Amino acid sequence: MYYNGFNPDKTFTMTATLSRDTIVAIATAAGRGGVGIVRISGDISAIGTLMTQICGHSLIPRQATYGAFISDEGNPIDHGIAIYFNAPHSYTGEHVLELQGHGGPVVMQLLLRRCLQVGARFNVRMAQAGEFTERAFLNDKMDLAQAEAVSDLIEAATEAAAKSAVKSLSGEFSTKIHTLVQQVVHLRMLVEATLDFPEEEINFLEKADAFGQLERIQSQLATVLATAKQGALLRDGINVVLVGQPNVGKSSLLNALAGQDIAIVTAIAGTTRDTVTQAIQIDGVPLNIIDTAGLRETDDIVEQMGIERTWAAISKADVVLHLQDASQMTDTTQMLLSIQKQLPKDTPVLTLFNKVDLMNTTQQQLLNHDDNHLSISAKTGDGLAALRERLLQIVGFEKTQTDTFIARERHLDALRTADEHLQAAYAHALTQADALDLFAEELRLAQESLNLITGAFTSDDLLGVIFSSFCIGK
Ligand SMILES: Nc1nc2c(c(=O)[nH]1)N(C=O)[C@@H](CNc1ccc(C(=O)N[C@@H](CCC(=O)O)C(=O)O)cc1)CN2
Ligand SMILES: Nc1nc2c(ncn2[C@@H]2O[C@H](COP(=O)(O)OP(=O)(O)OP(=O)(O)O)[C@@H](O)[C@H]2O)c(=O)[nH]1
Ligand SMILES: [Mg+2]
Repeated sequence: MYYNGFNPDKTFTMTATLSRDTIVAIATAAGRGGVGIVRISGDISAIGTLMTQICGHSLIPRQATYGAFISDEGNPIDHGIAIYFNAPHSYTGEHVLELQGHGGPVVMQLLLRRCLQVGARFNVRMAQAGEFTERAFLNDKMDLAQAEAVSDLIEAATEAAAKSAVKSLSGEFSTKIHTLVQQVVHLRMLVEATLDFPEEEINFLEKADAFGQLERIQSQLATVLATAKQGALLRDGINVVLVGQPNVGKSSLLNALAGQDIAIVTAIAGTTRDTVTQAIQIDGVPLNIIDTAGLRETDDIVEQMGIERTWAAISKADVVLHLQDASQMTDTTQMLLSIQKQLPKDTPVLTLFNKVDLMNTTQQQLLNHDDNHLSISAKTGDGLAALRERLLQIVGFEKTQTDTFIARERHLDALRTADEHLQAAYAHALTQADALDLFAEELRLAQESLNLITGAFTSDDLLGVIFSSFCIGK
């Protein structure tokens, strides 16, 4: 029972609109494969006609049927499996027809064209990126965090990332958000009820244990945010840029970390010109290791262009590894300052003393060793395990937290904003015990922010941004 027609679930109206066109796309990856699928979703009249025209007969829902896919001239384009999913029992929640043929690009194009041709009088059109999944979302087959997880699963760069994407796809992340929202709603209800009876306002906070409730929500939100941060690391990975003077061993380190001979290594200073990027993983966290041209003054035009690329890479770094040749130490203070200038404020820079294999133990002990300095040998592999550990530590990845769900920067923003509103609510309650309407408003804003994650409220703009990054056919 809500007071005054207050309905906590309807803080907003849904503005997203559902296109009713019937859409078609090749659902499988471009190129050659054993099987390729053309998928159609939409209106029953269009789908029904496609079935009879292309398969030659109508299909029993959800039953795989083998047969010819027939061209307009009555010849088989391919022999394959057709499946009809009747609405709402399909991926999109609409009527869906799948033509599963042989996975060649030409066969797939022919099938696609045939669908467009038969579907022309029903305005069947090519699907846009992510449009099948967008429909699944708009038809309440999944919420927004789950829809995003579909794309994150497909894009996953590591096994750990895929595992956590499946968790989000199954709704684990969404459930956590729902639990938080429910608790905020509960507290809002109590407050809104009290607002109707001003004489009780003063005692409300104590009676309802508002502070206790708020604290419990805040602590749960902190846990969800911490897990989401891990999930975002698994999804987005980190760009690690190797910089330093020529010949200090950047390319050697890239090769050592990749475990492959990827970049050219020579004793000639100025070997690397183009930036060389290699994807690796450390404990499931995807990393892009970016090897760059050594920084120095040079008249060589090609090398100068390479160095420009180094600066461009530095500006995109999440972590900078600054290498020095420990056996031939030079002053790099000036260079480090320029690098720092190029970096966003708190981008970590770790200095690596390379080639320690060329030094005796006493010399090695003289090297600075703190959180920002490590000794390594790209040649012998010495210190690389410590480097890997340190990299994970720098980006805040906790190996022990293996059971995380995948998340995006967008989700982290929403969680942080919700947290800020809860904090503001707390502050209002502390300072002005009689200003419950401000307290209530902050709770409403916290809920609004949490709702952005699951898409309980979404704008067309946000959906456009999210689904346009999907691949066509998804
Ligand atoms: N051939 C094929 N494989 C695929 C997909 C697809 O669309 N086609 N998927 C596309 O991403 C994924 C699977 N996702 C799917 C999700 C729901 C339904 C579905 O039919 N749902 C119905 C019935 C559910 C049930 O029987 O329990 C429903 O929700 O009502 C199908 C596929 C991966 N594999
Ligand atoms: N002894 C020893 N030699 C190393 C080590 N790392 C690199 N070298 C050698 O140092 C030289 C330069 O290595 P590179 O990896 O090409 O250096 P770089 O920093 O990529 O150089 P540029 O591409 O010119 O900027 C090569 O002869 C490597 O074999 C190391 O840890 N120990
Ligand atoms: Mg190099």
